[in-house]
Amino acid sequence: QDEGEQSHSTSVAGMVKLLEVEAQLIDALKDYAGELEKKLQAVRSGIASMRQESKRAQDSMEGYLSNPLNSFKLIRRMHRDWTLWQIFMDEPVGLTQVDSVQELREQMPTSTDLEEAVTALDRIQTTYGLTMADISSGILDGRQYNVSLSALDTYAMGQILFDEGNYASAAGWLYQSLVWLEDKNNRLPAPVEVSKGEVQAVYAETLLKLERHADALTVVNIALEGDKRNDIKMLLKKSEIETLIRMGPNTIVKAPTLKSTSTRVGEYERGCRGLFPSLSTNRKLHCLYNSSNSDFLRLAPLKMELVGLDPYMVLYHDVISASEISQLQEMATPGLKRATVYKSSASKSVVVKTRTSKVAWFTDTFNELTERLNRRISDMTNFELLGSEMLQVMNYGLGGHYDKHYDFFNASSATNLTQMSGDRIATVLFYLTDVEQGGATVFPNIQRAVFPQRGSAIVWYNLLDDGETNPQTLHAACPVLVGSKWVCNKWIRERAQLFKRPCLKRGK
Ligand SMILES: O=C(O)CCC(=O)C(=O)O
Ligand SMILES: [Fe+2]
Repeated sequence: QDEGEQSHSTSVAGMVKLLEVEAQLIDALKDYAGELEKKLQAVRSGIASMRQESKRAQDSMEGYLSNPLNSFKLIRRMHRDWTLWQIFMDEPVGLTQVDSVQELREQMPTSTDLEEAVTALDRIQTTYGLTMADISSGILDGRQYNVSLSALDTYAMGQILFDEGNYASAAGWLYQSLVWLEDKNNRLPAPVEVSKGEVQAVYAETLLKLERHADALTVVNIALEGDKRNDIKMLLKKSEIETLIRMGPNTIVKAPTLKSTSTRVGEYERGCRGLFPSLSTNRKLHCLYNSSNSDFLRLAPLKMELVGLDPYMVLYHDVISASEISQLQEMATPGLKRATVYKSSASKSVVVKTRTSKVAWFTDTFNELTERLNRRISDMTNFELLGSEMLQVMNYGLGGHYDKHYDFFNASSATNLTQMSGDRIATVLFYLTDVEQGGATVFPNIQRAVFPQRGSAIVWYNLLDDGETNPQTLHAACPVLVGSKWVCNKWIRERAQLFKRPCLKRGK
């Protein structure tokens, strides 16, 4: 129903279903092969016995036909048997299996899913500054994995990025496709095969969009020596490019829109790549046991690390247990839905490209675990949770990220929602998993990056002491490079803190 609920690539846990569907598809194809084999068997054994008889006849045709029994059999065979053979040949094979595949279609990814997956891989490539060649051969940020992309994979990247107008990236993937197709060991099964000429045509078109006319001409010339020898479209393309080149660069009216493949490395990318100064080297900050926030903590102090003072930010270690984590994941998995972002102009939350993950929400009283976690959050933060938002359990998917944002609402668009409970005074973010590569929470304005560590939690204040929003809290979830990132967060609202932080004064 809702577009966001399917959205296969936006949660690793959600994609597990796809593997099950794929196994069913392979079973259907295997049954299809069985049906084909049965028919082929019947045909081959038919041929064998017919050949035997026809050989005998051909040795001495007249002698054969002078026997009435042979003549009778020939007439009968040709009239009856061959009618039946023709019907048999005409009968379609494996229609049941074709139907099974059709039935599975509704559980299969759509073109939107593929576009999202392409966008995600492109995001990984640009954020971490990886080369297409490395990614294609399974090297992700310096680590070799036992997987590589085929020419079909890289061609799909190129085609879809081309359609989206991202020519610089498209060119890189299309070039890689041609490298792959050059390799004779990379044979593709006939129905999905892609010809070199087809890729060359798209590649030449991409180079033209990038105004690399001479390169485009080279590609067209190579294509004309290969499978596109007599292709009229390719011949026309050649003369078109030659004209472009002859007219020279000054006749190109529009300024080159060359976007370099290596996008500018901003603070956000630096943070994602782990290039911010590490927390431990900052001498002013320190680790301590927090045993003062509440009576509970006096008995069971938590390991707390001060990360920053503006905004005030602390990192708790080992603050949620392995069994609590697996219970949260079990609770969340069946109900994961595409995460949304509150859009003030629409006064509602909507699915956006800038936040790709799936989430499940739990009320404070959902069960004993949510009650326990909420008590712990109160102990950690010394905040009252009345009127705060529900616990969110989130799982990120392929290249899953949450672009730079603030957790507080835009003060100018105060809605009923914000007015009732106030703004989001603080955020508590539990990391439920380690993430093999990528997936940091980055605060680009203060050069802080927190890499997920299973069992830890980060807490920061979104608002200043006087209740004003703090622009230094700008943050983002970097794309997950490798791993299944699970987090649990709590957005704490301000209103109930009246007696916890009585010094708040709203200057508005
Ligand atoms: O997952 C993360 O690292 C950050 C999530 C976040 O910023 C949010 O949910 O508001
Ligand atoms: Fe956030």
